[in-house]
Amino acid sequence: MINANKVKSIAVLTGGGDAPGLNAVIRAVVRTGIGHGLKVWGIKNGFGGMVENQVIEMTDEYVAGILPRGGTILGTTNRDNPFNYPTMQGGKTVYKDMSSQALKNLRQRDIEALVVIGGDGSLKIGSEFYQLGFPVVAVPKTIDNDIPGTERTFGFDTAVGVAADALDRLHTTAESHHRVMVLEVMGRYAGWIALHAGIAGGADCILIPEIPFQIDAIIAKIEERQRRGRLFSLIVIAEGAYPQGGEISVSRIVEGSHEKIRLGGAGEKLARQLESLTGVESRCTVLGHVQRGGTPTAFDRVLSTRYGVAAAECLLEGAFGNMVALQKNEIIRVPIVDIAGKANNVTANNELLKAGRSIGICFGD
Ligand SMILES: Nc1ncnc2c1ncn2[C@@H]1O[C@H](COP(=O)(O)OP(=O)(O)O)[C@@H](O)[C@H]1O
Ligand SMILES: O=P(O)(O)OC[C@H]1O[C@](O)(COP(=O)(O)O)[C@@H](O)[C@@H]1O
Ligand SMILES: [Mg+2]
Repeated sequence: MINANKVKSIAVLTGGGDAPGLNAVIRAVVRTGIGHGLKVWGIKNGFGGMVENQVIEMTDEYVAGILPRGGTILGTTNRDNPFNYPTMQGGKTVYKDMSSQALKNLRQRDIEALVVIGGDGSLKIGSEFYQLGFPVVAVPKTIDNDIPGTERTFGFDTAVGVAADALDRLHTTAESHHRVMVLEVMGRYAGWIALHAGIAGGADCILIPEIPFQIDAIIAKIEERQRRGRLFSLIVIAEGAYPQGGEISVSRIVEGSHEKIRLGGAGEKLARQLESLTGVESRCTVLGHVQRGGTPTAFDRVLSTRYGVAAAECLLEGAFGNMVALQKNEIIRVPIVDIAGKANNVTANNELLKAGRSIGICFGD
């Protein structure tokens, strides 16, 4: 039943790393909300904007033309957490619980419920606000596809498309120069992008964080190809992949971020090692934020729109505390508390992983 609990005013925010499709979700929430007579507000710059009172009213005009645009018109951050928020005291940064201030900023505008569009970190914060009694509904965002309870997060399809396109391009130059080409893709602790892009782009080896690799297995694959006259090889490596008995590659530390480490360097390390051990010239390409930017695929636009509509409907029906999710191509609702703090990783019996093994792809084990 629509608007059973008479919510009249809602807000939407985007949190964590951006992902293609964020604007499509915002547009769907705003249009559905306004269509049902709600006042819809936008919180700028993620949870930081909730503490800093950066709130604007959203209109149909405000969201016009944003469907195919990458990024988020609201801005985002992967640092701020209202429950542990940086404040300046006597020239020093002191972390304080600013959650009451954040809620006060919403209540002073009569905002009664919040749509959080974010990844694992934002969902954790959203679930904490919900547990404090504030109505929250979540939409699963991340190019990494590592949120449990849903078969897809929006943004993933676009990132996979970009990575597969990069592999196609690397294929021709690898073949011409008889080289090993390593493509490093994102995916902190989950290898979904590497797995899907590697299958789509015809990689010879796919290295993911869930399967620590052995360099000898990769060399064996390269040499087996050489014996068949295939003098080049394509390797996709997730940024979080690491050798058996070795460590993940950290590129930088981001102070103020809950998860301070940023990954990077695994691909370059591997390319150098392979070149020195096999004598085959090797190069590494790091895709980085190219995977996160730009226009979403049609699939992501459709999924984002479905998620945005479903999230607004949850608020209208008073079905708070849920994340909208995709299961068997249907949009369902999953309690946020059931998924907050949990991960969704590639498992040994994953169908696509097994398909990859069947067609001879080496997973480094
Ligand atoms: N396990 C956690 N517990 C509490 N807060 C977290 C946790 N992980 C991240 N955060 C906070 O959530 C925010 C968003 O997290 P982040 O991982 O960057 O993005 P995402 O929402 O995409 O997962 C960050 O500002 C961070 O402070
Ligand atoms: O943009 P930053 O701070 O360099 O963070 C990079 C990380 O963000 C991501 O792109 C997306 O992660 P989230 O969806 O959890 O924000 C990861 O794949 C990557 O490891
Ligand atoms: Mg995260």
